[in-house]
Amino acid sequence: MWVLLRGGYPLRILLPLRGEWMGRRGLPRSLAPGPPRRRYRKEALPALEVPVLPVTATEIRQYLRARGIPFQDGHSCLRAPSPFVKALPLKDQNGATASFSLFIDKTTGRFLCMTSLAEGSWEDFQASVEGRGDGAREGVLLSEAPEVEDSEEVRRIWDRAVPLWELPEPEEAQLARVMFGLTRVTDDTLRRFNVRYLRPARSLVFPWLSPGGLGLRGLKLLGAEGQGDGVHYKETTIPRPGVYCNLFGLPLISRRDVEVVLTSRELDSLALNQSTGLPTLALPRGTACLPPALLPYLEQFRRIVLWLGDDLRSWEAAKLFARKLNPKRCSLVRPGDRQPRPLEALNRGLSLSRILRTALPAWHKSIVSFRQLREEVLGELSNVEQAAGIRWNRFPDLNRLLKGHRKGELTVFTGPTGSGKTTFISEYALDLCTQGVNTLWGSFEISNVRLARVMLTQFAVGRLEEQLDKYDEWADRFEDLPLYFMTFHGQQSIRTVIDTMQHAVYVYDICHVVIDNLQFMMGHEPLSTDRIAAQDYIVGAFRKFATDNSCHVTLVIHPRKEDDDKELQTASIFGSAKASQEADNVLILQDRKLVTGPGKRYLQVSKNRFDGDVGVFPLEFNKSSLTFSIPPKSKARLKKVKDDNGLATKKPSSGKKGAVPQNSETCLDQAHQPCQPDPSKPSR
Ligand SMILES: Nc1ncnc2c1ncn2[C@@H]1O[C@H](COP(=O)(O)OP(=O)(O)OP(=O)(O)O)[C@@H](O)[C@H]1O
Repeated sequence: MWVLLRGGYPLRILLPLRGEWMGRRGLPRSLAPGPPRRRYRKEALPALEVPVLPVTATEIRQYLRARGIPFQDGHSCLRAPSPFVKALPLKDQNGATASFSLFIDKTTGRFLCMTSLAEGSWEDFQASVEGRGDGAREGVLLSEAPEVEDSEEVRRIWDRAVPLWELPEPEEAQLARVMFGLTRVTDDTLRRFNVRYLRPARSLVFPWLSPGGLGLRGLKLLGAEGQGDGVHYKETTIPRPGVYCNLFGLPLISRRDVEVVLTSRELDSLALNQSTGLPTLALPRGTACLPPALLPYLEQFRRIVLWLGDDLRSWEAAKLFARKLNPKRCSLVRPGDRQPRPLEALNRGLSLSRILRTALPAWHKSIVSFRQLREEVLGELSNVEQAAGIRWNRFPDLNRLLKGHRKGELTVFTGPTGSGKTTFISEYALDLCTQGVNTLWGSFEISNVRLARVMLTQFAVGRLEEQLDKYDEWADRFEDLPLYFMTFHGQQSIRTVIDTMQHAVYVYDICHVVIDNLQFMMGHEPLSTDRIAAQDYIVGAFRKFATDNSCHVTLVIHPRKEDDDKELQTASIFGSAKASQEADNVLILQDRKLVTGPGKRYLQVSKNRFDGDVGVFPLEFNKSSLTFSIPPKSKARLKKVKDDNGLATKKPSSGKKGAVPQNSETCLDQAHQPCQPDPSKPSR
């Protein structure tokens, strides 16, 4: 579901339609892939493993030189002749750019051959060059076709979809245009971009075409539904979001194009291209991420304008993506009242070319004047709510105190041993992750399997042990969360951990890293001033990482040993005062009851750099769902949380539209019934 929430649409996404005709992925049953199928995936959880010594651009260059492979230095990649194209000799020294079809990512060493579409790691490339590649491995590298089951489904949907102007009823076509805001987009534009309409699902269909525009690799369906005064949009991709890597509009790009405008939605690209004539591309997952696998396709452009949307989140994303693309060639369109997203600009009769001319260079030196900052400050002042960050769905009291979760901050979290720190922080991070915050977990104490089990229980708001038949449904949806785990366990060096975090920010656009806990980076030194200095160094490294990468870091730190009957304070955090000084927020899980309020624990916000509000609120632990947000007997509250998370379900037995969730009231009762997943949700 995460991709839907982060699709860059200004409105909240609807729960899936619940009509009888909806199947998995929200597609009509006649088009859905039939009975639920399981796909074998090597890693059930996206785990992050980076080589102990990540390759550097210098090493890649040295290797290529040593092997006599010619190369060109690009914006984010090196370009070389491809060893995967048999017809072209490796040592084609005449430098013809067309033959340099291999792109090697300068940051990760991953490669992509544009001709054969072979791709792989730096080690794979070296093995191929040195003739060490075994046939089977090479077969894997060269397999470009999507899995058969998907390609059949893609073809079936595509064949059923029709161009808008071929709809038999003009009223239906007009209604679709109004729903998608396409009244000013011409048939010619829709034809050029190959956009179709799927009548049974009332969705636009955007194709993912292979380079060259011949094969069909996937689809994105965009459904729209009126609600109140607005329209709610819902995206579904095939294949699933994690592997949907379409740069929509690519077949229309010519080799000679040197400038492009990147948008976060296909509809924006249509509007832009129609009114400016400029080449435009839409990112596959909106403002959520820019997968490095797409960078080779953007290498040819000397100038890239990012016009991602009309809110602060889009602006933040544009700045992050520009770093990856090389800021020196990027300009950014700042969101503003007179600078809405492209489709809206077109519909409001604004000049899109004029807005593009206002784009600001992404690159500036380390010293800036207020002149360069004034627009940013204005942006924050006029969007106070967005500047306060993402609000928790499950913890309204945290919103009251902290206002939200902001990028680039460091949160230090402490509490007595065994008080439930990991359990709480897991739910706190999960809440944000379900709202599209790309999250990386470093759990050094408990294994990823145990952690994921806790999170899955919290996600399902109930125990799954007794209803294992529901496991796959929940696990499928959990798997689509933008959630990654470091594979470390036990003591690790801070350098390795920071390198892994850096890699994850680049590859997965991580915006929140949780480290549980700092003590695992301190080695086994005895308690001494050295140990305190080591902790200060580590806290400083996380602080710097958060700031440099615009990434929130939540760091769990054990408290120093104190009297059991004393409450913890900021000064109780182990080490010197550095941790609390460097932190933007300090949260303490107090292992005692508040005089007023339920529960046996409370959470204290004892530092809040954003606006200074500090305070406490009670936490009531629910043993069956392992949550702190849902008091054991508060049915009304539970229902609200589940609804907010889009977890409301229909009674399997009732078969009626909009049936009341079966377990919203029973999943936390004494019988510990697990919750029912929503069968009509897109679940991969
Ligand atoms: N408020 C609570 N009441 C009772 N049990 C709890 C509570 N919070 C967590 N637990 C349970 O206590 C156990 C330990 O919780 P958890 O690992 O979250 O604590 P911790 O503070 O992170 O521990 P450590 O200090 O070892 O890192 C878990 O089994 C968890 O389900």
